[in-house]
Amino acid sequence: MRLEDLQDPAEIKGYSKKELLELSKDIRSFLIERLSVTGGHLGPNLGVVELTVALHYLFDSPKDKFIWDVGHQAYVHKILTGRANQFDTLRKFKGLCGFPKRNESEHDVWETGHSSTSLSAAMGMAAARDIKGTDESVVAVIGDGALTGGMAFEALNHIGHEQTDLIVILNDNEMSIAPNVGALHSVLGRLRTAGKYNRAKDEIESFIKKIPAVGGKLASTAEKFKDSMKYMVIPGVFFEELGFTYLGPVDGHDMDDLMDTLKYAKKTKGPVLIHLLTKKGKGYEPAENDAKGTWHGLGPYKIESGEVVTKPGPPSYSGVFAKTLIKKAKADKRIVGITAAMPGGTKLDAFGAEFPDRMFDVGIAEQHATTMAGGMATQGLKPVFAVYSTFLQRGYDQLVHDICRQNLNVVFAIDRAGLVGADGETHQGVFDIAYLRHLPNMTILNPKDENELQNMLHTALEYNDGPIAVRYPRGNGYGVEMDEEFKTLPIGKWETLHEGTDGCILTFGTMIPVAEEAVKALEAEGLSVRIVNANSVKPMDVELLNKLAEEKIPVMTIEETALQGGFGSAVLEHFNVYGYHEVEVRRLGIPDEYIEHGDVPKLLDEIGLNAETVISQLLELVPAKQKRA
Ligand SMILES: Cc1ncc(C[n+]2csc(CCOP(=O)(O)OP(=O)(O)O)c2C)c(N)n1
Ligand SMILES: CC(=O)[C@@H](O)[C@H](O)COP(=O)(O)O
Ligand SMILES: [Mg+2]
Repeated sequence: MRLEDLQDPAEIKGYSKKELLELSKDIRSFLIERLSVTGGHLGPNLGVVELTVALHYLFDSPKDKFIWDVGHQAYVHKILTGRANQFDTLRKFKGLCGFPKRNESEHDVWETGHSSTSLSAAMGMAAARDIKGTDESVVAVIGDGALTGGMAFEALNHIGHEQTDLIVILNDNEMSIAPNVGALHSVLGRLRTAGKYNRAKDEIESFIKKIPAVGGKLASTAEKFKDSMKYMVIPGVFFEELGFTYLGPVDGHDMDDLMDTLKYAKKTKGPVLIHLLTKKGKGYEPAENDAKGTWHGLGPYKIESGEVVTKPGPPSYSGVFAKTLIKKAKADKRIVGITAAMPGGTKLDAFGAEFPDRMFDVGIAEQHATTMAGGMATQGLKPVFAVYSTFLQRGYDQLVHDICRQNLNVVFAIDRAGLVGADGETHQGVFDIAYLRHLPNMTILNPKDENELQNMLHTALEYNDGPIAVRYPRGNGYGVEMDEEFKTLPIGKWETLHEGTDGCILTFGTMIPVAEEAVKALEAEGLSVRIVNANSVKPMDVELLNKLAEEKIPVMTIEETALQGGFGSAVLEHFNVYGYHEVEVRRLGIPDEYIEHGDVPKLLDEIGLNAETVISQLLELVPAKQKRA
């Protein structure tokens, strides 16, 4: 059968073991082939093929609930639930989402993207089931990386206490995006190498066979054998002590073992944790042998050679960040780097290679990373937490309570600021200005290009007056000339890039080229519009703003961030506070909605964050000013 013809997971329930294995093989080939064109999270999905097939074979989705932690490994689930025919649109605008999506299928019962939420969601669903008196199973699939996140521990603690019936499948492939880290990883390592499950199973089987009177019968009776699975329980392990029945370790690519264990878990009262051992990238050599995390999530690649298709281009912002940090750290021993499981994405791995003792990968623990940076700052270090804008959302209270309140010298290198594209709603880095701007003591900088980034990072590392964030986008710079010597930039002073008298655009970062395009077109219409690089988002350039108001120049703000609470709002607040109630202000930015997945230029067009809108808005704005004059 073609995978595209599979409409309902119930269709595989009548499959023989051989057919289930063939199905798994077909799914692997499908993933390798389709993702070579679209890109996507290949490694994580190749690792859960048998697991997902077994889950859909044994449980009844959507009645039974599957919750996929992070959700980047839900492609197989999508294939089995009637969406194989949409894979050519994967992560494209209006196409199949790369994560579970409730409006995409009734089988997607919980949306994810950020890690470590699955156990809490599962507990919520199981509690609701028990209150309603229904009987569905609730199954959370969480990776060893996601298990390092604080939320997962909070949920384990609560579930173990409540003794709620639910199944946690711990998919242990020893990898986060990069190799997994932490003491828990060592705990899992000890369980992994204990090999208890297989040995216990073999022992039980041979033991039963040796019982003369009933032995043969027992061993051949599957139901009875399943009961003997209770011997797999290893007393005293970490999860047992938290109140879970621990089953494992189980070979996650062995269909028989998987089926036996899942059947047993389904019958077991109280919370069960199945410790599954899998291989990330299973079935595709380049992905299996990937120690760096390249095949975790990637763009198109060549199947035969395993070559990842890359376009030559200017250096990436992350790369410039890392290079600058290394250069600065050579001269300043106080500088330390922190990542929350994103050494590759943030390029902090390069810093770690130079300064292994000054680099901390804390696991998926943004809250801990933030507060730990604060602790370091109190002791005179210069911590730099390199973190994606979207993931720093996790550290909000720590920013408010620990960092800003104590006015600690921590540098936040906020990567993936702005729209990120294919990952979509859960990953767009559009809220950080709004969640940072209102915090007392916080400074926020945003470079217009990679050269300004290196100078800004230098400035931030020289700054000793409290927390400072430098935010920059995903992807490459423009190939601008790089200063040989770093320059210290004046904080709170903006840069006029283009003179003009009829109107003024205040903008920063990725929106500067948009402003430039618009202003050029407007010049042809006889309008003279100023462009200001408002690179110091907080503090703003008070003098410049007041001068604009005095000159009665209409102002347009453009930002690739949420309008609510964003930079434009700050400009409005400024004029309000200073009593300039007559200034005409238009704001362009991300509207009050979640922005879905797709190519960034396409998304920007969709929300009108482009030169066309700037032109039409300015044409409206400027005559209004002229009329008043
Ligand atoms: C809060 C948060 N921080 C960081 C990430 C980035 N991230 C996505 S997947 C991943 C690794 C997950 O590892 P694991 O759970 O073991 O899954 P695997 O990819 O190994 O299957 C990380 C760090 C995220 N999604 N959410
Ligand atoms: C699922 C997840 O959170 C990461 O894998 C993310 O997709 C990485 O994004 P970048 O490609 O921007 O590093
Ligand atoms: Mg993992």
